[in-house]
Amino acid sequence: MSTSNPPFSDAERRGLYRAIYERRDVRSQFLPDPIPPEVLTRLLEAAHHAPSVGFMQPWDFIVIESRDVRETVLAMFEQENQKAAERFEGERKEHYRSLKLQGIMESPLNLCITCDRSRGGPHVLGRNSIVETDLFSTCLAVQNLWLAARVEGIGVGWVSILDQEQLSTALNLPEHVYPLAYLCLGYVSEFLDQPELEAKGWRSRLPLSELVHGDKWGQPLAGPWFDAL
Ligand SMILES: Cc1cc2c(cc1C)N(C[C@H](O)[C@H](O)[C@H](O)COP(=O)(O)O)c1[nH]c(=O)[nH]c(=O)c1N2
Repeated sequence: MSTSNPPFSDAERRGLYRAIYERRDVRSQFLPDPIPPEVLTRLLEAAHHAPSVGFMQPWDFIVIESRDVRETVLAMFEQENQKAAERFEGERKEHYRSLKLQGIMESPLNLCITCDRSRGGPHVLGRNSIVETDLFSTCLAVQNLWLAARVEGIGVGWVSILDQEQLSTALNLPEHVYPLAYLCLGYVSEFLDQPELEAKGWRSRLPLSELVHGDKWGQPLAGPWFDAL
């Protein structure tokens, strides 16, 4: 271990796990207070320090304040959300319709994190066999930002009920740039104790013990590993 990087203290370690467990997807609790530029810079730096295939760093960050752009995106959401509701029937459909699934106008800032699929040229180290690794890398940037936002007291909501092509057009993206994550950001009145979808009875967290397999899919995990779960 490098002497310039001492081990994490217990408090620091607890802080990281706390951020992981208490991070929430936020859409209903946004406050209008603006995010100071230095705070946004910290969030973007956190995102920019995510791992990326071949150190490709395929992300760009589109900081959206304009009400016009946000209204356009909201209209796109409404259209797609209508279609999504049609996938369900009866009570489930009514339940779906009752869920709030975006905070585009209430949040003071929207952020689109994109993936430039051509960055680094045609041969990116590590991306030869699995071409989607640029997208995976960009997801990690999103998660870094999400966790950093949590410790800053800022909520983040991911809105994916959007048509990718319409979104690309609205944001003037070049052909080779993919709009990976459309996010709503802002300080919040509260962070819920559990996912909003769980609190509203849509779906619960699965038990970890059902998701861990030994050696091959479907094989139970043996011995102390299993007991510890
Ligand atoms: C790729 C992706 C896409 C979306 C989401 C997440 C991710 C990872 N989530 C948030 C999602 O519902 C939420 O993460 C889970 O319900 C778990 O809640 P917590 O994030 O733990 O609060 C989300 N939420 C929402 O209200 N509208 C949406 O369109 C989406 N889309």
